[in-house]
Amino acid sequence: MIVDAQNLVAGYGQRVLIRNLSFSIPSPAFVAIIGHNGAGKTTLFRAFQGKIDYEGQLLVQGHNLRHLSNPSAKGLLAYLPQKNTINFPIKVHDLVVMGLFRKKRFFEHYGPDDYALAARTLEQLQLSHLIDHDFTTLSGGEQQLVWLAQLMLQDAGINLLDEPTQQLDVYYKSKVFSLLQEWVVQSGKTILCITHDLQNLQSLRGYLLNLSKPTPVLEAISPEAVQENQAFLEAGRQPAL
Ligand SMILES: Nc1ncnc2c1ncn2[C@@H]1O[C@H](COP(=O)(O)OP(=O)(O)OP(=O)(O)O)[C@@H](O)[C@H]1O
Repeated sequence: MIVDAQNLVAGYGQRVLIRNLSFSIPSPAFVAIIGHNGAGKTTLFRAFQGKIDYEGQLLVQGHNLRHLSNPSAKGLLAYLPQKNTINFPIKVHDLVVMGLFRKKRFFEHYGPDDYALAARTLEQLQLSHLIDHDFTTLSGGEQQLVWLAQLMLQDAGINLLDEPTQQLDVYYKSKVFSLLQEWVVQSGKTILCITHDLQNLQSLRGYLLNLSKPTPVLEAISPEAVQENQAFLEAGRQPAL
């Protein structure tokens, strides 16, 4: 199993947001995590990162996350947060190349091969024109794409993406989803992607996990499944049990 969540229970104090959630991803896949605002999507990612206490088990590639120190340094997990800010000037390629941190020793410099890899990833995202720009001067959407390039360079097996297309225009939303799909198929990556962009999912292969449903399960993506989930979310929230 690439990811195996068993009887997961998580929340904050008395407030339980994830109730007895179980799901298994047997092979590399794209999984869209959907649900209303406040349904617990980011909370699920916090459990994966060991940032909150939880009951149950989370296994990634056979490792119990509870007993694993620093899974990102081991290349198991990478995380792209919803918001990531930087308030000092840094060139785009200098930020992207840092995605290679786990292949470097402390204080080891990034060399021409590292920068070439960063440049290729930026090219894939059609961002070559920004390579020398100061990151802090980019638009919100451009910054989001640069963080995505950095995450891709981390080359982790399982990637947790929290609304990676939130600030993107319609062209880039569709481009990023196709790129993520390609990444799964060609590089064997598994992607758990929190998103509210349901319409962009229709043509993808993978799964939906709707955390607003009373008993969330992995559902294969199809236009019908996306429409059913869209209608479910549009109908409003279920009262908490
Ligand atoms: N540290 C915390 N302490 C207490 N409550 C919290 C904490 N962090 C989040 N919450 C609450 O838990 C609920 C779920 O938050 P979470 O961020 O998981 O939602 P989400 O499904 O990712 O929502 P969105 O789609 O709006 O990003 C929210 O109501 C939030 O206010």
